Amino acid sequence: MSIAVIGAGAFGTALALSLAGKTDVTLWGRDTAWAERRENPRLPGIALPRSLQVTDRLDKIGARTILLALPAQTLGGFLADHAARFDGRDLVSCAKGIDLVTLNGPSALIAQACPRSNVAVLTGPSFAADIARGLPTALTLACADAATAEHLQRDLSTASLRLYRTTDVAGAELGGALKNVIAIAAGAAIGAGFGDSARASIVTRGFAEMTRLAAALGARPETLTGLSGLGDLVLTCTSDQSRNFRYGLALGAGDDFAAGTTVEGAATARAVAALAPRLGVELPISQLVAGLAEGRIAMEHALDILLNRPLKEE
Ligand SMILES: NC(=O)C1=CN([C@@H]2O[C@H](COP(=O)(O)OP(=O)(O)OC[C@H]3O[C@@H](n4cnc5c(N)ncnc54)[C@H](O)[C@@H]3O)[C@@H](O)[C@H]2O)C=CC1
Ligand SMILES: O=C(CO)COP(=O)(O)O
Repeated sequence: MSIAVIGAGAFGTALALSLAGKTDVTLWGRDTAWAERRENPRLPGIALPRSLQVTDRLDKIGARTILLALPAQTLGGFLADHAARFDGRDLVSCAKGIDLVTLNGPSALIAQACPRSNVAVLTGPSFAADIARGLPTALTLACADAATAEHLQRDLSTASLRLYRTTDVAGAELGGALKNVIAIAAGAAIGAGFGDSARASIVTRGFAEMTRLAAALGARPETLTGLSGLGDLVLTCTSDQSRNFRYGLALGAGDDFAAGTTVEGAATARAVAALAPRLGVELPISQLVAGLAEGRIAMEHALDILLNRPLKEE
């Protein structure tokens, strides 16, 4: 068995490192100048073993199983250029977002570009640094084809990475994408000084939004209560390790935020805001995050917008 990981950011590198203890792994990045030092600046302080092959040449990628760990908004462009190379192999999406151009999730983009491939999703509560350090982590592996789900679950589990499987690709993928939007709102509440009680309300009402939207897009509600939905929502809304949460903190506090940081929830909020009226679902927190991210709504009006909504049953 051999595995390739496309995308040498924090997550791709952490997954490649974890799997390299078990099998032959090649990590592809567009910029691998760091490879000789065996330390990726996106994952500082983590030494990469010599057994992990790092390349910037896609023609070196021969593995049957490919993990795609690029940011969601870059995946469409990457596939437009390179999909033919991968069609027919097992392709595992590791991105957590909704594409702003098509309003599709990464797995649908991949399936359209690579129609002969089995497409799976790897998602769930996991910071790249935790995986890279070998800390215990549980994830969800979703694939509509049950046999492929089983073999990918086996192939991608390691001593510290425990995978659960499901055939609900939409549910698993949407949980991972939508929790980033809610994490921005949770961060903004903390950054603005609204307190932990406000954060708990946002997490809970945000989870209701996630479940509503996912159901409207064909997901099974129980998938949202699993690792990929509730599990990742809890992690991301409560940890300073989360870039989405930290971006929210900065929005709430009126601080600058480091440009170039991958914050999937900002674009995904805008995608969700575009989907909501089409699907006839109300998503006030996500729509507020879209407005904040676009600069259409000022933070000082955010609370009024949420609190002045009509009173209703829970
Ligand atoms: N970092 C984490 O803890 C986790 C990240 N994820 C997901 O993994 C995905 C990737 O995130 P990270 O690795 O954290 O991001 P990152 O910001 O660490 O790295 C992104 C990488 O993608 C590369 N890249 C960007 N556009 C590209 C293109 N057009 N072609 C080739 N390479 C390109 C960049 O050079 C960089 O190496 C996101 O969807 C994120 O939500 C999922 C779980 C955990
Ligand atoms: O997806 C993640 C944890 O499961 C990583 O979250 P951030 O992208 O917010 O850092």
